[in-house]
Amino acid sequence: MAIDTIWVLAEQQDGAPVPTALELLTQARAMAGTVKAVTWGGGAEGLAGTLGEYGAQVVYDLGDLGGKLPGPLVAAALAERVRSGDQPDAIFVPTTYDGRDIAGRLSARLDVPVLTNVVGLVEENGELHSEHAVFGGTQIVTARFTGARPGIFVIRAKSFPAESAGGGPASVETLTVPEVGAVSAASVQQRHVEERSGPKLDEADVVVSGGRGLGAAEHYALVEELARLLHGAAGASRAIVDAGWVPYSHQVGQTGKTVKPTLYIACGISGATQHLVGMKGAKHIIAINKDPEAPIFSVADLGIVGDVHKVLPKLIEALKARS
Ligand SMILES: Cc1cc2nc3c(=O)[nH]c(=O)nc-3n(C[C@H](O)[C@H](O)[C@H](O)COP(=O)(O)OP(=O)(O)OC[C@H]3O[C@@H](n4cnc5c(N)ncnc54)[C@H](O)[C@@H]3O)c2cc1C
Repeated sequence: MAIDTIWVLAEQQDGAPVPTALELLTQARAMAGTVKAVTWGGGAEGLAGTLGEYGAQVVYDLGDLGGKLPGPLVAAALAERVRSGDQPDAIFVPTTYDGRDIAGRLSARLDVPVLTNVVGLVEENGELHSEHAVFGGTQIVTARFTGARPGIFVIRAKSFPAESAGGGPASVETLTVPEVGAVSAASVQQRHVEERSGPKLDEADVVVSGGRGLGAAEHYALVEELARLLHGAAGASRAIVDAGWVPYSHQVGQTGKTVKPTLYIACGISGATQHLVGMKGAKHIIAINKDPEAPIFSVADLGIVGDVHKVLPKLIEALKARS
């Protein structure tokens, strides 16, 4: 393998690596001889099994950060490690809030650029070429680092599948977190976990989304009910998020979440480019819209020209009759 070492930031949530970290480990192990995961927040020994299974040989553990924001501390620890001579060819970072914070700070500390919004990676002659979706996902541009390593790639969720390699647990090595002074003064005081009963929107196998065509906030209940019956998650267009019908966490699209379910059902959504970019990677798309010319039909596998207020209750009734 022409690429020697890749580090993957393996952020954790509720005691498990975030799904994107497993996707990035899967990709890293296909490209490099050595893959190391970097984690923080405590419990690294407990994560080593899963991280090893997906391709990490080593876990760099920064330990419990005492409630401090990870950005400054993780970036400082990794920069110190790189400067000490332990230099990977690339660092893969999931596109999460903390991932982006760490990538920016690490880029500044190491004086190397960072490539963001990566949706694909290929290796050519020992170099990584990253693919980026631009112009609302209508074009893919390719980029590569020409200067000093490591190349920092901030990669979008669902860009690669997460596949277990069946390997044993990774060995855990403790990294020292340096003193960074006032820059690490901010700490997390409280976490708000939004209530939800089904799967997470960006991990769901079925997503049912509603748009302005629903006509009123209370009609979103139809979307939620259909999603529940299909064991899926409920999403939304920005129009109804901006209207205050549903929280921002439901938004699918350029400025919301990117979803890649097996089935996406768009209800009363026109199909603006900024919406399509967040969902057109779905395996199957069903669109319900009363306008036969709506752009959403251009990406739909099955188009239903009809009124959501008539179609959705019928669908719900039929599913209830089957269960
Ligand atoms: C910088 C930027 C970022 C953006 N980011 C996002 C983003 O992340 N996600 C996003 O979604 N949008 C985003 N937008 C907004 C986007 O351009 C559209 O305005 C938005 O997606 C439209 O939402 P909509 O389809 O619900 O509403 P509309 O465009 O108003 O479409 C409503 C649709 O419902 C249909 N309809 C009406 N009544 C019925 C009925 N009874 N039954 C069936 N169909 C019916 C209509 O025919 C129409 O096609 C962004 C815009 C900008 C400028």
